[in-house]
Amino acid sequence: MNPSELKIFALEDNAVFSKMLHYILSMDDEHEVKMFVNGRDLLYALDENPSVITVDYSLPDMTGEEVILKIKAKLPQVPIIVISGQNDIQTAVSLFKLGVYDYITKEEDIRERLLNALNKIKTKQSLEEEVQTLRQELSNKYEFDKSIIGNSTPMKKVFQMLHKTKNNNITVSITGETGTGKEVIAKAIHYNSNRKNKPFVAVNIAAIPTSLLESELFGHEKGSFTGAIAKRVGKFEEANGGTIFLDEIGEMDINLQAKLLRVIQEREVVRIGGNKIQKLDVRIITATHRDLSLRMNEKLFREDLYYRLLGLPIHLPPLRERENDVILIAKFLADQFTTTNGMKKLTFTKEAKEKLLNYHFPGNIRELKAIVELSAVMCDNDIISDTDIQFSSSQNVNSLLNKDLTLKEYTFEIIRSFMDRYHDNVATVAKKLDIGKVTIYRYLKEMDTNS
Ligand SMILES: Nc1ncnc2c1ncn2[C@@H]1O[C@H](COP(=O)(O)OP(=O)(O)OP(=O)(O)O)[C@@H](O)[C@H]1O
Repeated sequence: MNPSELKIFALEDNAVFSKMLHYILSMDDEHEVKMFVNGRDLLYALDENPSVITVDYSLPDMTGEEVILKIKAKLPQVPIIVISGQNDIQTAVSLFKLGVYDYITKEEDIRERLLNALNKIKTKQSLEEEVQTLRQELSNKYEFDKSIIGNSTPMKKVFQMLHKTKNNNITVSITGETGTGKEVIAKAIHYNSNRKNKPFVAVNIAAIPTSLLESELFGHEKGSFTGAIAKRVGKFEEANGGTIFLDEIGEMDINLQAKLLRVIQEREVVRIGGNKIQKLDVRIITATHRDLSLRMNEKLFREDLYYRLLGLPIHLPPLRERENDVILIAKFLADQFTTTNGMKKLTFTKEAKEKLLNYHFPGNIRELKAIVELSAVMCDNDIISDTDIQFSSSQNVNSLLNKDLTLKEYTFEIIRSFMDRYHDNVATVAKKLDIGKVTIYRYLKEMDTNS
């Protein structure tokens, strides 16, 4: 149903008023209106799924309250507007407590008030539909094999683990270097679970100052501390029914870790300065680029919390260990970039692919993304060649240092790189590195025999 269309059921036993009500409700062509004169007939017709129901409070066969409770039991989401003969505050309050959407009295401005209420309902419904559509789109986008590109042996293991998270609420702990896709994995787990229509709330622990983190996570009541000028709902409450993603959990202050442990154990939260206990039904996913067992040995991470959060551990391999996935992901990222920017599809030359395969990617997929996007802009004729692919020098240094080499092997790498840069001119390389030419020759000979 289009959000501007409404299927309205109106319950009104007074013949004159019923006519008038029908007239008002039908003023908009997009309203389909059905009138009822008693509660029983209306309740029978609920299977037809009305989108709004108006109820006259005094009825011949049952009380307005009885009708409302029965409607609520069957169609809890459908808004009910009560139309009453008298303006009685007490009744209005008790009706709102039952979950009635609006209370309108049979007075002069009834037409305006009724149309106003219907417009508000339409806006709410269209927003709800939009949220549903967006959630559906997200959930399609995060299907495991659509959002996580990869065919390599280590990624196949990751996919196997991901499928194990589908039909349960197990806590998941993701580890992996920066930029390996930990957040993408967390979202994919959420949108492939039965919580997918509920919120996914991500909190980056490292990005929030320690002094604010407690209230960010657990919320606070107004006036609970200096600066708490209004109440705040915490991220755990926000995520209720859904998933909370605690990114960079290894950075959490040890004192706050104790509080987090309590919330996880009790599955309930109390806002700072408050006393109302809020029950929680939240799936927890954590991520870190650190080795938490080392943090534990250094007494920077609580052991009990570590085991609480471990759940199903998923390790994301660095990009350099994902074999040919580098090319698959590069193509995927290039397609994503060209589609978003309305450009033609791009292809990579063989040399460009080789250049990517030989690089170390210290920044992993995030770095690959930046490299691909730059090359997409730099290339001509919709073809990305090796000269369009540029690694920044600081990344090269990091990439060199990230390798596990001996000092001698590092020296070989440096000589090789300088020989390339200065076109095999030994005299220049010796001068640049401030060592003798003989030493360079000796290294070159050694490199030759070692290769
Ligand atoms: N397998 C994948 N296929 C395609 N794109 C991916 C994949 N994994 C990650 N990405 C993309 O790489 C970028 C980095 O991913 P993400 O932010 O999830 O990494 P991260 O490990 O959480 O990083 P950090 O540790 O710095 O928070 C994002 O743009 C994401 O969309």
